[in-house]
Amino acid sequence: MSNPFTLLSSSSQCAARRGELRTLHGTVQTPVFMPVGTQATVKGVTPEQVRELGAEIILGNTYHLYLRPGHELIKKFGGLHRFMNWSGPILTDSGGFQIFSLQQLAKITEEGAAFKSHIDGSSLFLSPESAVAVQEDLGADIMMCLDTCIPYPADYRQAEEATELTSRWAARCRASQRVDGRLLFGIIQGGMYHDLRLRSLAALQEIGFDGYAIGGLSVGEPEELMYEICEATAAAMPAARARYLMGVGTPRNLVEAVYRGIDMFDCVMPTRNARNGMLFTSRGRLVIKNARYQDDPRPPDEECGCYTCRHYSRAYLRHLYQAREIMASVLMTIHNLSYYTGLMAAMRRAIEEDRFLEFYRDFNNATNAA
Ligand SMILES: Cc1ccc(CCc2c3nc[nH]c3cc3c(=O)[nH]c(N)nc23)cc1
Ligand SMILES: [Zn+2]
Repeated sequence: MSNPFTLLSSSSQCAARRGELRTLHGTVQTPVFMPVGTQATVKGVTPEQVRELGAEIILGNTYHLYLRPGHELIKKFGGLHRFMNWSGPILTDSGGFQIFSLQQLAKITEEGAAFKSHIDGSSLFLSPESAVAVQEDLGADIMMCLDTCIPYPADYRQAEEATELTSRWAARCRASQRVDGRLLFGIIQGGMYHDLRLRSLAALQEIGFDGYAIGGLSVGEPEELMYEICEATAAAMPAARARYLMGVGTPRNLVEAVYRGIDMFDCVMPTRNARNGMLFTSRGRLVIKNARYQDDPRPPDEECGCYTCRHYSRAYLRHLYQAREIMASVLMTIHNLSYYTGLMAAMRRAIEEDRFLEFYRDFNNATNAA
């Protein structure tokens, strides 16, 4: 199995690294933020806008697309790339996390996960084999193993049982791959227990994957605990393979995780918060509905070059938001995604120039001062 990840440079000051990940639909520069497109769209923006604001790879979701419109329909239309008119790389999650987080009715057995559709209540089932088959039908460039995401908090025995099941499912995922060229990532579980995290990683490395994800974080645990587990797990992960921290996070989380050696991120925050009128800026967060912006002529972020910041005032965005105009979501999503992709590009440059520690300090000073 050839390694699709190339390590281009490593910081001499910390674990941050610069790399690139080759996929069937193009090469991704890392560290990278991947916008979430759960239902075959990055909510509120077109694929052209997503490309223009600097995103190279987007995420799709097996659980949601399996339920609606169904992976068979998407396959009939030539796969997710054709269906949603996105020609770049797509990573799909396996559905494991969504089954556990979207409903309590899921029943987990050795065979797989039985659950009820949150749309029409019909009974459904995902096994490791069918989760991989659905992702292949969707045409994903990077697929995730079906895993059991351990809730927080969980006792040691519960975490151990779920982690061992995840390892057995991972072997079945790897064995069931049918299509060449697609990448499959293993997902490290283990709850908040370092020994279980290392045991999970060792089991996945024994099977052998194209990249490795840290799962089971950003599930309600304290931020310091997330950093502790991320740091210890990343340090034990193979340096030559891509490292993906699932579901993370705020801008500060991204900087702290890149500092600890993570390459790939996804989070609903930039898109979801935009729709709720919360903007990320180089001076911290900005809640647009606040009356102080009623006649503020400035752009959301005077250091941002995105379409929204080049053409619109905070007063205008506040007006759109208060009037429940669709353009409020569109313009604020463009800005938040531009802020995230801009932050990643700045970190990639800092690592290339071996000055990441200076970047890290400047970022903390700017956002702490806000
Ligand atoms: C479209 C899409 C949405 C969301 C995701 C990531 C969803 C996600 C988590 N989000 C926060 N914490 C998370 C942990 C896990 C996890 O342990 N396993 C899996 N498979 N996914 C996770 C992937 C794709
Ligand atoms: Zn902007």
